[in-house]
Formats: sequence, C-alpha cells, structure tokens
Amino acid sequence: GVKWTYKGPEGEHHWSKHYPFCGGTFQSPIDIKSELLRFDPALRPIEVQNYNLAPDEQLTLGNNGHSLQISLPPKMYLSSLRHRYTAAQLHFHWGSSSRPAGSEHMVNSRQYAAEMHVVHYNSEKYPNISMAVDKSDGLAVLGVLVEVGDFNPAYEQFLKFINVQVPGFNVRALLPTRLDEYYRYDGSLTTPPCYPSVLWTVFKNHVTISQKQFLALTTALYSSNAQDSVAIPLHSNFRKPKLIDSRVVLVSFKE
Ligand SMILES: NS(=O)(=O)c1c(F)c(F)c(S(=O)(=O)CCO)c(N[C@H]2CCc3ccccc32)c1F
Ligand SMILES: [Zn+2]
Repeated sequence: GVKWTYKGPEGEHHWSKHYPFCGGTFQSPIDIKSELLRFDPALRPIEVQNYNLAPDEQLTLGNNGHSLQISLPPKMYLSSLRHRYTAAQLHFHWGSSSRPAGSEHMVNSRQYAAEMHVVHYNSEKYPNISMAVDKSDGLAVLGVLVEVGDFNPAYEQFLKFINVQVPGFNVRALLPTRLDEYYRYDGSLTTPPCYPSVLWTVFKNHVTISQKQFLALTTALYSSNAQDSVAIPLHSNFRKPKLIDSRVVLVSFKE
C-alpha cells in the first residue's frame, strides 16, 4: 500500500487521500469520556484461552515500520465474545522520551504513556485475518493502557529482544488483573486502511512498566530500514482521538 506516517506530509491528516475509510465513520481511537458511558450488565468478563505460552513456543518479534509487533500463535483466542476471535499479533503505540504520553485511547482526556493492542480476528467466519480485516465483525482488539511506574517482569520477557525470536511467555501477564472491567465500543483500525471492523475492548485498569522499560520501548525501533542512509527513530506512533459521533461507549462496571 501507499506509504503513511504519523506526522508530516504523509501524516494522519492525509491518510484519507489514499485510504478513504480513514476519513469515514466509526473511527478509532476515541477519548473515553464519563458522560458517554452506559453500563451494560450483559458485558461478561473477557476470557482468554491458551495465552500462557511455553518457552519452546518461539514468537517472532518484529518492526513493521509502524510499531513493535509480536506475532501470536493461533492457539490463542478469546472465548467470551459472540464468535471465537483468534489472536494474530500484539503491538504497541508510544510517545517519545521527551514527550512520554503516547497512548491512542484517552480516558477523560488523560493520555497514558503507551498502549498495547492484542489483535484477534473472527476465525469462525473468516479463514485468516486478511479476509477478516475489512468485515464489520472481523476483528476484536484488546487495548491495555500503559503507565510508567513499577518494573513489570512480564514486559521484560521481550523488551530485551528486538527483531529476533523470543521464547513463549505468559501473554496473559501483559494484561491487567481485572478482565471484567472494560470499555466497549465499535471502532476501526487506528492505522491505514482504518477499516471500521474492530470491536474494541479497552481495559479500565492500566498496567505499569518502569522508566527503563519505557525507554527500551521508545528507543528500540527505527522507521527507516537498514539500507537507508539516515536512521529515523520510530516514536510517537499514536493516532489522535476521533469524534465519537452518535456512538455509545458501553462499560462492564459500575463507577
Ligand atoms: N491499532 S490497530 O490494532 O488498529 C493496528 C495497528 F496499529 C497496526 F499498526 C497494525 S500493523 O499490521 O502492525 C500495520 C498496519 O496494519 C495492525 N494490523 C492488523 C490489521 C490488519 C492486519 C493484518 C494482519 C495482521 C495484523 C493486522 C493493527 F490492527
Ligand atoms: Zn494498535
């Protein structure tokens, strides 16, 4: 596809020129404001299956030019939604060491240091993620807000490796403790092609990583590739919040 970036002439205000959905409706991320919330008692706790991977399961950790991503084995899936959603990859959005705030979703206009997304696709209806990515019931993404604070051993499992195989680890430990407290809304990919195909689950509780771990995340990647003459550090890879329009944000918890 056509090259896109997070700032400059190919930045997010220009995405819709080549990716029309980016200028459309049901876009993500959003600023999750208290006045938009509606408690929904039907929202069940998120149930993850086979997230605890044995060390002999090698995971490919890579840089796709836009984010640090880890490919996930298809044994991992979500079992608490209407359809089975099978895991595909997880990736991150972050700010920069000089401007630490880099989450995509905000809560009452509070932007967190970073955000992790675990991308799943509806494997009951579609054979692979490429066939699911532009369907309205195609994807389910778990969003985890990340703040700088205490050291987090779970994140250490891969932050020391970059662009290599990492041994399997307990991906469940990257999520907050409470999987029953979350925001839920219909949205989109936050990168081109911005398909409105994502059932978003953003957990209410954030996780913390240490300042050192945050630096490892924000200094790990380059958006240029090896043969380029100049190395361009990859940072601030977050899209700004989009209008909610008439959408409602459901919550699984009472304030
Ligand atoms: N924030 S987000 O969750 O909307 C989101 C991303 F932010 C992001 F960068 C990617 S990507 O594949 O790394 C790069 C451009 O698609 C994907 N990739 C997903 C969507 C398309 C696709 C196809 C195969 C594997 C993963 C993905 C994504 F779903
Ligand atoms: Zn993402």
